[in-house]
Amino acid sequence: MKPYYNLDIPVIRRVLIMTAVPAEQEAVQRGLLTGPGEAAVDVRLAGVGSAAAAASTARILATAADGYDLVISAGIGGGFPGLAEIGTVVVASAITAADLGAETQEGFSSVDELGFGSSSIAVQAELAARLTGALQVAGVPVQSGPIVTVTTATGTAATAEAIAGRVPGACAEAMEGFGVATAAEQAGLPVLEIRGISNPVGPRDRSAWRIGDALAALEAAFTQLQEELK
Ligand SMILES: O=C(O)c1cccc(C(=O)CC[C@H]2O[C@@H](n3cnc4c(=O)[nH]cnc43)[C@H](O)[C@@H]2O)c1
Repeated sequence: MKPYYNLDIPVIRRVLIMTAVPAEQEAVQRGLLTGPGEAAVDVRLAGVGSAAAAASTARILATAADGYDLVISAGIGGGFPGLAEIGTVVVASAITAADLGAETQEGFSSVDELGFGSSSIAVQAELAARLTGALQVAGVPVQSGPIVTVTTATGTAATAEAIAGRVPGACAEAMEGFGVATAAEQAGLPVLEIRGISNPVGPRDRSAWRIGDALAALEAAFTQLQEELK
């Protein structure tokens, strides 16, 4: 197996991709099926939510016989209106827990402000930029920006506005990224998050979710990632 070399990107021989549910896992696998890649890739189930995602990612990393060089949180997600539309791809520029902190009389305080650590984890920036550029060249609509992780999916305009205020430039919202990224960070591994957008972040309207479009976008993103890892 030929390793992937770039001065700014670590050698990537084995990749672990975590999705919340089987439909997302299958979309990622379809994307990877389009051609032989050089990296060995495992697509595993994380469960829904940051806690399940952190625990399952940590367990898989701890018991992997050959280890991994890169961890990816992947699936569908909500897109912030005007920044990430339904059926597009968002590649995270940072992975931020948007509701990890405390409410105060003055408003929300993050764990950073409370002095309990960081609510944001950096991604492997060179690979994220390279993937974003490759998707653009391939004609896949893509945005790069912070993806927020929430415990409760946003269902009102007020919460969407509050999160956008807390995390400037937030493009997308999902429920597992920070958990997967925490496990990767503690294992000393680089991380990415990639989302296909299924719905707008805002007033809840489940009938407006376009899961097929989001899964198709996710599939396209992983076809391209496979090319980038050659
Ligand atoms: O019903 C289906 O066929 C189906 C297929 C694939 C995925 C689902 C999910 O409901 C996945 C839940 C998963 O999606 C993320 N997500 C999507 N939109 C949002 C959002 O607006 N806010 C937060 N999370 C969102 C999240 O990561 C969930 O784990 C259903």
